[in-house]
Amino acid sequence: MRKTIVAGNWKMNKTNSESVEMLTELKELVKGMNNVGIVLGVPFTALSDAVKAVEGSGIEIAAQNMNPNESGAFTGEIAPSMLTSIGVKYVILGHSERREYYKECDEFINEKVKAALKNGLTPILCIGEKLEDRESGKTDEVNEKQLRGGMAGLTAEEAAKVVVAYEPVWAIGTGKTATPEMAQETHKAIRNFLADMFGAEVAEEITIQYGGSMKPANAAELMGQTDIDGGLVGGASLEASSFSKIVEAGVK
Ligand SMILES: O=C(CO)COP(=O)(O)O
Repeated sequence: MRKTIVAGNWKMNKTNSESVEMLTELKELVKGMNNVGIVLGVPFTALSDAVKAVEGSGIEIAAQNMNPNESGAFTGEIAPSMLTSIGVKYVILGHSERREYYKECDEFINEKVKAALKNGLTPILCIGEKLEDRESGKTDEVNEKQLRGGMAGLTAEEAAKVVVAYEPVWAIGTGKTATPEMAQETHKAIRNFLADMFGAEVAEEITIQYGGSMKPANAAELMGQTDIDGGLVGGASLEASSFSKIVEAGVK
């Protein structure tokens, strides 16, 4: 059975000490909440202490980006081994903010997905349509393109290790959530594309998270949908109390 994973994406928020403080609080609040993966995507500067702060709790730490190269002249970048060497287990890749502000394309994201897998990191591959795509009936087309682009060249075995996060761009940070029915419909379409790419059995195993204004008030209904296997939470992951309520909503 596929795993429900609730991940937080702090984006460009929290200093190192603020990160440790929140995680120390969270650790207590989610004690005993088994059956659900808990992941926090923290800024690079807080990764090392974040890993130490959650030790023994079952919470895993994610980076929010990564360079696909092993090392070299890439000023300002972070290599996969730099993450694994300090105990980071996940990496968020292809977030719509990186696609939009840093012009990341599917090919580059695909290189990162491959590099993550090669290094034993679980990639959380973000895909999602913009408002104009949805309004012009292109939702499935856009998601299929980003999915096929991001996962190009993977074997079925590798694909099974990827977590997909469906984040409709119009729902990010806007307070506008896709209705559970709308999200389910798109998640189902994404799973069908995965089945076409890697076979139905593998598609059934892949965790597909929903992201975009997920809050304690709507999390249970969203994650209660057949093809929604957790969440990628922005704003509501910054406070331990709200994030732990979302994790609780994901406990099966
Ligand atoms: O972008 C997101 C997570 O990656 C979602 O952000 P919000 O939950 O703040 O809408």
